[in-house]
Amino acid sequence: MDRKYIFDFDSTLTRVEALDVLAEITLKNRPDREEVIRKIQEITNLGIDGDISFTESLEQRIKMLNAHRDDLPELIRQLRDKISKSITSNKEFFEKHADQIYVISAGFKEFIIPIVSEYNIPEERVYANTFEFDQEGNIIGFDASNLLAQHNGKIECLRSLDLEGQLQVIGDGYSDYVMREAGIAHKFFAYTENVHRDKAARHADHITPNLDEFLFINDLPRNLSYPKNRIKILLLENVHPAAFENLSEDGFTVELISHSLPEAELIEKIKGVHVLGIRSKTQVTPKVLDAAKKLMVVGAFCIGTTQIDLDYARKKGVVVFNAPYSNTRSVVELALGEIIMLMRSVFPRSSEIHRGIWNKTAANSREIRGKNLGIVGYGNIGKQLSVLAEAMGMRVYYYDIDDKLALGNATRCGSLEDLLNVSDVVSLHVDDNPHNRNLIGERELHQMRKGSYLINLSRGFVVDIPALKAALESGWLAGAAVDVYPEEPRSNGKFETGLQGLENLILTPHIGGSTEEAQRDIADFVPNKIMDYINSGSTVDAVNFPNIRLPKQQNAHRFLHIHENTPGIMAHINEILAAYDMNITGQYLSTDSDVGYVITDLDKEYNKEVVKALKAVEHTIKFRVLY
Ligand SMILES: NC(=O)C1=CN([C@@H]2O[C@H](COP(=O)(O)OP(=O)(O)OC[C@H]3O[C@@H](n4cnc5c(N)ncnc54)[C@H](O)[C@@H]3O)[C@@H](O)[C@H]2O)C=CC1
Ligand SMILES: O=C(O)C(=O)COP(=O)(O)O
Repeated sequence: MDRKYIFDFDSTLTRVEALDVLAEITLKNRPDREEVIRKIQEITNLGIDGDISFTESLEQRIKMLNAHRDDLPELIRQLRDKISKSITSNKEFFEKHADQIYVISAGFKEFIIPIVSEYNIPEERVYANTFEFDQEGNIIGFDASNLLAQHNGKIECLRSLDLEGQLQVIGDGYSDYVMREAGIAHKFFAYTENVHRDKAARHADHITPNLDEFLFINDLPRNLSYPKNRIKILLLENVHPAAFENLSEDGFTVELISHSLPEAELIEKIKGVHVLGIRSKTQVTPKVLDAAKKLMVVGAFCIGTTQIDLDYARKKGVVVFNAPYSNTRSVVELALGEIIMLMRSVFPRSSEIHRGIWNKTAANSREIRGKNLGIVGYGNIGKQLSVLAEAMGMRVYYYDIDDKLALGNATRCGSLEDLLNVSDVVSLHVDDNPHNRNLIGERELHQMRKGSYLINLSRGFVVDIPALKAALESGWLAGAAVDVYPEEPRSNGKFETGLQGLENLILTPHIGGSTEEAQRDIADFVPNKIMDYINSGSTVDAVNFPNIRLPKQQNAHRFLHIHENTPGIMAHINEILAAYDMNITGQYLSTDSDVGYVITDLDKEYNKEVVKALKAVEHTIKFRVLY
């Protein structure tokens, strides 16, 4: 179809309004600069939204600008650095469709022409105003006879061009939309990459958050296979706002929900979602994964991942990432603090004084120095606790089902019972494997020393709660700290546990990893993994998927093929690539027992039918093309 593309300039091709930039330059040394610039911006917006006559807006602004011909080179230099991001990255479109592209702008040719000529748009297809100068070169006005200096001048300008074919207008303002309203243009795309103007967006045939989306809708040459704004990310459970910022900044469409969703609601919500972000509460079950037809990645913004059916996700081609170290230190610091609080009976003394009782006593108050700390689970958290506790003078014992190197002077115990027998404080840091259910029950509690303490910052199901309650009530344990519970609520509010009201028992609402530092770190770590996977296919550090670190593809298309790992499938894929005479520049493969992940980089020119053929390969789970 013969089409013509009519672009606005300010805030569409560039990120800014050029006259605002000019004001910054010319008013540099004026004390009332901020005030004048604010006024100019106000007038600009009134003009763009059609709230005052455009000629009036132009006149007022030029007067306030106080500009000179010699300011223009600096303006052009600055505008060059302020081309819209997705315009810069899609130069190819401007090269291949040069003959169909026009600029109609109420800005000025003096700065538009030099900028757009670099995008193959010649002077004769730029329709804009021109400045008037006095003899000294001061800008004193504009050519008022130009159609574009008049209210709704774009309508008359486009009409007078008498262009053939379908006319598509791309702009951020209502003054661009009017060409469509007047029936001269056929489509109006509200361009919101730099500014979202409600009045324009409300009337648009399409809202296009960047040029990628516009090119995608029109099936035009583009730099990105799939516009990122079409990738929907759902972040649950109050993940740190920086995660939202990181992902939105990269162009994705992100929705935040502060709590976790129950299965039925998640099944509904996940249907159009490509990336799901959760913390420890949200259960990603097979039913959820079956409903998640578009899901590519789950990001666990925490350490634990058993809330996700990892095997099922893998079989569905859904890659899972977590943040294995971001909150380690936070948990360790809380454990250490609690050891001290428990051994000094700080909480009973504190609640007494809150009730008006002064009870200065050394009874049941001991230093941690020289006491035996038993760590169950000598992983990242357990080891870090080992180092810090030892630095504070504790004697560290540990028990792990795997062979683990003892750090510092820590002593390895051959069995859980040995560890429980020897410890003054036992701190649990096993992983969230379901086999650890009731790891500490009545028997184990009685294997602990009388008068010792228990800390559980791992998972609620690891400790038998009624047995713990009994051990505290009978005085067998002198105290405990519990951060995690077999059943935890989905959002903040009411909560009950059988442990409430017991003496020398610290209860916290699963906040071991909830520090600003940890959450901030997670908000960088997990989004980076997600973006790496979506943007390049890399699965480094995925917890349920063959790990591949991929080089950046340069000037190539990348085929990402996830398949069931059955004999002969790679041969089949390569037969197809050979049959279509593909020029392969790189191929990477990683497999595990049931899933294979093969990435093929290709020269850009190829027969697009090959994509259909690859998708049709038996045992294919997911396939996508990336460029
Ligand atoms: N309270 C909170 O907010 C947080 C809780 N966590 C919990 O802490 C757990 C531990 O975290 P990391 O140290 O990073 O995990 P990790 O995987 O590095 O270490 C866990 C260790 O426990 C060992 N282990 C597992 N089962 C065992 C058993 N039955 N007996 C003895 N050792 C056993 C494993 O071999 C491993 O060495 C997480 O899985 C998570 O459940 C993690 C972060 C925050
Ligand atoms: O990291 C973990 O596994 C935790 O238990 C912390 O979970 P959260 O992010 O607080 O829901």
